[in-house]
Amino acid sequence: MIPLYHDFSDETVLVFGGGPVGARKARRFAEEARVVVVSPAFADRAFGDAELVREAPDAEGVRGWVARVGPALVVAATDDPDLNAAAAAAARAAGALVNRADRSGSDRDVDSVVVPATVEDGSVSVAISTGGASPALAKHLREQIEADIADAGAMAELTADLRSELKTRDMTAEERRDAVRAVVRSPSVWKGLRRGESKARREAQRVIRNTVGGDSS
Ligand SMILES: C[C@@]1(CC(=O)O)C2=NC(=C\c3[nH]c(c(CCC(=O)O)c3CC(=O)O)Cc3[nH]c(c(CC(=O)O)c3CCC(=O)O)/C=C3\N/C(=C\2)[C@@H](CCC(=O)O)[C@]3(C)CC(=O)O)/[C@H]1CCC(=O)O
Ligand SMILES: NC(=O)c1ccc[n+]([C@@H]2O[C@H](COP(=O)([O-])OP(=O)(O)OC[C@H]3O[C@@H](n4cnc5c(N)ncnc54)[C@H](O)[C@@H]3O)[C@@H](O)[C@H]2O)c1
Repeated sequence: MIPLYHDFSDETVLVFGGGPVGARKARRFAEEARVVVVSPAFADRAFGDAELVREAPDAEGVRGWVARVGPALVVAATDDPDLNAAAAAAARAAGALVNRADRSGSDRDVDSVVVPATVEDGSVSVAISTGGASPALAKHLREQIEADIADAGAMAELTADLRSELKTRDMTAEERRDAVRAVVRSPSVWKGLRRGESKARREAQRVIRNTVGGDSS
């Protein structure tokens, strides 16, 4: 499996099954996509701002929903494996991605996608999968990594600005790469980020001067 990041803005995600798993997937995807959840019953959980449709479709009904909604991704999260298989088949026939909540490891359909545990800080995101072997481990690692990437979003913004600034200066691509690498590796810049943007920026300029010399202000 190869992880990719998919932009779901302006796309629809269709979820079958309103249990705790369907709710978790709906919340996650509703951060970005339009989400429709079809299920005869809904768990007492948050579904983000997903549209909830109370219905228990059969295989034919599932095909109808896929045709009407035109989803980019279909999530099969019912407790009925045959219905989940029908949802996966309908998605595939319509060229949509498939995520089955009831399959992992060697059971997983070869062309399906897995939803990883994710940690985000600004534009930085880390996705963790165990290849379906242990979702509980993926969640545990996510909780540990949360602390590691604190301030990474601010570091990404700072170095994006520095890259643009450095591009206007008379320096080679290699010098620029070394300067930006020195900034992201500098404990004093990370420490500066915790004390505010201007402090970090000053520290970064100092690191760049030490790396490539000359005035970088
Ligand atoms: C990461 C996360 C994202 C999300 O779903 O949002 C996610 N599962 C999470 C939690 C979690 N899931 C389960 C437990 C109980 C402990 C355990 O069993 O480990 C816990 C932990 C908990 O709840 O504490 C049970 C479980 N999960 C699957 C099955 C079916 C099976 O194994 O066949 C069963 C057994 C059902 C049963 O038989 O009882 C299947 C999948 N779950 C996946 C993702 C995909 C593989 C990810 C990977 O590669 O690691 C995959 C394959 C499909 C998919 O859903 O995409 C989310 C953490 C979110 C977070 O907090 O960060
Ligand atoms: N991916 C994961 O992290 C994870 C975790 C636990 C369980 N699971 C698997 O995912 C499945 C769902 O987990 P859950 O805890 O939400 O189960 P659940 O049994 O609480 O919920 C299943 C939902 O599917 C609905 N449903 C039943 N028939 C339907 C139909 N024809 N169309 C649409 N919806 C229908 C039910 O009304 C219910 O809301 C489990 O059966 C299990 O195999 C996955």
